[in-house]
Amino acid sequence: MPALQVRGLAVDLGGRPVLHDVDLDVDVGELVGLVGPNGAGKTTLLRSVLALVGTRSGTVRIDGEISRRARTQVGYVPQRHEFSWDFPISVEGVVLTGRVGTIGWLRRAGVDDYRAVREALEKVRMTDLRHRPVGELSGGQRQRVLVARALALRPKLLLLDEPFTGLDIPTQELLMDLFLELRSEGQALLMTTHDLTGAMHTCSRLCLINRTVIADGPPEELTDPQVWIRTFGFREGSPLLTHLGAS
Ligand SMILES: Nc1ncnc2c1ncn2[C@@H]1O[C@H](COP(=O)(O)OP(=O)(O)OP(=O)(O)O)[C@@H](O)[C@H]1O
Repeated sequence: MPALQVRGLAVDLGGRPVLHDVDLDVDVGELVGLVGPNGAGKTTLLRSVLALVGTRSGTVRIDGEISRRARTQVGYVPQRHEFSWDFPISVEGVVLTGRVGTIGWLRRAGVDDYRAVREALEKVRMTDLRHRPVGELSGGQRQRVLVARALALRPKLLLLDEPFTGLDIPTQELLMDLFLELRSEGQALLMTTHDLTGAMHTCSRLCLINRTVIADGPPEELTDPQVWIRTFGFREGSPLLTHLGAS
């Protein structure tokens, strides 16, 4: 069983179809890049995996289990601006909130919860800053806190929504090294990104999406310009196609 299996997924929002006939697998140890233009339905697909939106048809399974019963198996890293950074809470406190799904609201955090938090902070190399209020962190540090919060759940699948947006190149590289390290340890990762060049270089597979999956394969095999044109609406002969190795 793959870590994530999506079959025949269709989602309507506000009475309009947003996704249809989506099939997608993410295996253990894979970093899959979900790429497509604005409004393609990438975030909606992530929200479907988290069972946060209703589906018209199709199935989403996490490690073989229907997604709404497997919420605690999925770590979600939202876009940075979706988090309230002015809340007076430390790095460690934010990461501990990642355990709420397993602790429950009424029980106190236990030894295993604090161990999971410590391990997650070590993984993203934020142990030294664990007592720092999150409002005092840089953009790159904030992104690492959100990754640690998701990892504290020890998830089967990690979902990342545009993790590189607004970060400088060295910080992007640091995060990408972290994702590659997680992948080599057997973590399954699904990441949306608008950084096509970065995705081509680092993802094991790319899923090109525009309301449905247009193409899915290792980056080096996505050489047909038509799939890029159909996904992004690039014009024929666009230098971007040459840049992507698909001219
Ligand atoms: N709550 C909603 N109600 C109605 N339509 C919605 C809702 N949320 C999103 N949509 C529509 O669904 C479509 C897909 O949106 P989505 O945010 O999934 O795209 P995206 O690929 O993540 O885009 P971006 O790259 O801009 O983040 C868009 O046309 C959007 O307007």
